[in-house]
Amino acid sequence: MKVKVRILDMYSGRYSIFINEKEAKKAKLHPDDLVKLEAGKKTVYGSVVISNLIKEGEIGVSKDILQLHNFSDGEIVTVVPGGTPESVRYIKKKMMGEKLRKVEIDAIIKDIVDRKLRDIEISSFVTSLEINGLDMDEIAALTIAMAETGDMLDIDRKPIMDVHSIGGVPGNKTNILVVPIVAAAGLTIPKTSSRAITSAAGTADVVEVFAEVSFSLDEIKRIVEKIGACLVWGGALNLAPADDITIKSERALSIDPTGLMLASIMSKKYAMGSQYVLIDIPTGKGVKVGTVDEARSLARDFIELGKRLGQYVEVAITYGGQPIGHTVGPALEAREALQALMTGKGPGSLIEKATGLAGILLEMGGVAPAGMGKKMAREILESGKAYQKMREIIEEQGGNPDIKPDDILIGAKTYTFTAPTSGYITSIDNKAITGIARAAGAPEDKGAGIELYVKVGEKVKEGDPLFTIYAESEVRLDQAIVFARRAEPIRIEGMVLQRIGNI
Ligand SMILES: O=P(O)(O)OC[C@H]1O[C@H](OP(=O)(O)O)[C@H](O)[C@@H]1O
Ligand SMILES: Nc1ccnc(=O)[nH]1
Repeated sequence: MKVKVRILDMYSGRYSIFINEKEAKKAKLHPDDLVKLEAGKKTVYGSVVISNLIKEGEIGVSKDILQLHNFSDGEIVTVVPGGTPESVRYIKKKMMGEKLRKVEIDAIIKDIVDRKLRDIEISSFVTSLEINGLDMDEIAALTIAMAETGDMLDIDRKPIMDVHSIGGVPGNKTNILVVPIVAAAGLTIPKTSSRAITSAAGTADVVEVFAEVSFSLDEIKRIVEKIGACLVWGGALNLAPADDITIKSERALSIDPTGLMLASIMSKKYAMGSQYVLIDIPTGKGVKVGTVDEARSLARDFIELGKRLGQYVEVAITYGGQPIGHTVGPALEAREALQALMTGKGPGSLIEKATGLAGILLEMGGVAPAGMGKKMAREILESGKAYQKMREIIEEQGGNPDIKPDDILIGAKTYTFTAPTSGYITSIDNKAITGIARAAGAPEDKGAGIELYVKVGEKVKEGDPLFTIYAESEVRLDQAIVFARRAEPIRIEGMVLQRIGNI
């Protein structure tokens, strides 16, 4: 079918092709069918939306499609049914629990990147990985396929260090301190981050509060070769492009299948050319990894995968039993991270974790003697050298290097929960904290989130403030309050936990 293109001034978050009802009937096309647009040598895939707002002889393309190819209004293109990609059969193999061959994994990832697979098929693939998992051969094939379907960066400044958390713990702004500490020591660390997957703020969401995070590979190469570091969003680059597409499904389902997580992280590290990689595995109740034994098993997988990719990997198993620092949510976390960099001081959990991870990287990079890395990292932080490096990163990434924590806007709608009884804080529920912050609007609403006034082990009196919810609208604040009342994220107990009698 040859038709004229009409550019529609709209984004739908999907690759939609709008077709007139009569045209669709003639072409035997139905809603959500896959279609292929052919314009010269360029082929683009999209999903059918039937609409009589579009005339016969035309098709409407949303601005999402223009991200794939810059069609011009009035251009003549050919539309043909896209059929069902062979990779759908391979997804069903994994749904049945079968092992996938490399060629099948390559086909799935290529069809994801070429947008030949629709949201429903991608979500089915992600769900099948959650249920049936992947072995190391499949994970290695997936990692390389994800990296090689995108661009690869070649940075001259060697050695190239990298750090990445598997995430899952609220308030994990740690690497926003680690990166400038390591770079201030003269090492090269081109950090890529994803946006939130299961948390209320991914590192890319937090950094975006005070700097740009979307850059081309050439821009990143320029920044990193100039100042030795960056803090950017992996999804903006054509780095492992399948990663950000599958993350959208993970975020919707709030899951992060282990095999896909390994490939998601290491494909970005591989594409960046990172030679020495430190992986942070937060461990504890309410995060992705519950026990140290599980963490050690996952650590072995990361190290094995690194060997297959030619990368040296070390793993830090870190405490993840409660939020890191006192803030959860992009703007609140940005404030806390900036304050810690400016003063060298901050919540013990944040400073301890950041200097611990940075210290390991300084030792891996050969600039600190064995066992002295953490001390060196703390000196770099407390001396202000890390803050100076962060100013360089912010400036090179288009932000205001003079930004102060109070310049960062946070939600104006607030509500504070207080202690219903006196006692000791015996637990803070990570998942509940994340749920409250997301109900308040994070990470999409940058100013939404939570500020904690207590941590596990501290003593409170009845009426003491426990946490404040921040939101950018009354509606979101009310939703978060209802969620918090139901979830009761903070447990307060006395020394007498229970009284048992007459049983
Ligand atoms: O906590 P959730 O959202 O599941 O995981 C996603 C977060 O974990 C990683 O953190 P970092 O970039 O290494 O600091 C990702 O980049 C992302 O920010
Ligand atoms: N699945 C993932 C978890 C954390 N970071 C990533 O980039 N991907």
